[in-house]
Amino acid sequence: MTTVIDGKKAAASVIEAVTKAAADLEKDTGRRPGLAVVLVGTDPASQTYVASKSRMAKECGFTSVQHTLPEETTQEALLALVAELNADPSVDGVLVQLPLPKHLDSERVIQSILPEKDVDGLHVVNAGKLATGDSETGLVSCTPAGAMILVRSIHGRDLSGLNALVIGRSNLFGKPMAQLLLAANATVTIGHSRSRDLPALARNADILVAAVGRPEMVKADWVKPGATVIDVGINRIAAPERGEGRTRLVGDVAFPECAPVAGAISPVPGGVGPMTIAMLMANTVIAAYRAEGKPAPKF
Ligand SMILES: Nc1nc(=O)c2c([nH]1)NC[C@@H]1CN(c3ccc(C(=O)N[C@@H](CCC(=O)O)C(=O)O)cc3)C=[N+]21
Repeated sequence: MTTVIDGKKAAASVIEAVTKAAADLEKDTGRRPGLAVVLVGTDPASQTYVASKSRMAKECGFTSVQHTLPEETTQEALLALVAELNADPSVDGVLVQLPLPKHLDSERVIQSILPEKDVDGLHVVNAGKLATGDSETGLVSCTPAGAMILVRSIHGRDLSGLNALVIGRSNLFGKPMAQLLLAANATVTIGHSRSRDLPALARNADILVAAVGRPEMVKADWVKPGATVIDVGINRIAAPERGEGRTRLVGDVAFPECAPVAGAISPVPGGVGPMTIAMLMANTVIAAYRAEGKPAPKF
């Protein structure tokens, strides 16, 4: 029988450990972990995500501040806010919600966050530490870190001898995911839009990770029988069967046809998504422990 990987349950157990670590830190130092989330503009999906991040931070016992800036915010004003948060000792983690409005240079904004407060793991220092194997002082990007916990729930920590294919090569996900799989001894291939015969590469994968942003692109005949399939896509598509104008979420994997072939598969929703938010909380508590000069918990 195929295992449907329960991301909500895995996320709840990370959140429980984070909450305990936060309470321990407060007992020890009198200080709570602090997360600052910055949202520019009024994109409804971003508003929903930011609200759930702020809510989850409070549930974990963090101090949580949300900065909502108007669409027409200037680059200078945004950089000034990040500088203020960098300098604020009550703030351990700074997250600038992406995508930013087009007139802003998101790369410059992200790189202006102090690496030790970069709970998204997107600063070049953190990307470099991941690539060179420094997990003691770096922060790992939340979505790959969360996807990796789901992989570990099936295969354990050592992926020796297993072939992994990551479809997608973004700095946000594909590249760090490949690094994490490699660090766990998997044999890693990164596939993308210019790859020759993605389905053939996929059929060779014991661990297939899809992060392309194309609804239900991965079909049943891409999946090696018994493989672990991790779906990182979040696509909102029309769902006329639910009524006029209704939508539903699907991943990058055609779940109904792939599930019977896979050994284990993560659904959308309820798979990687909830893990992303849980790992953001984990990174924030890790940053807070380090800021207090204490050995950080591991998740
Ligand atoms: N700086 C930055 N960091 C991010 O980590 C970041 C970002 N910007 N911009 C947008 C994406 C998207 N993202 C998600 C987080 C949780 C769910 C999640 O919990 N999804 C639920 C369902 C949500 C729903 O129903 O709409 C699930 O998959 O079960 C989804 C997507 C974080 N992102």
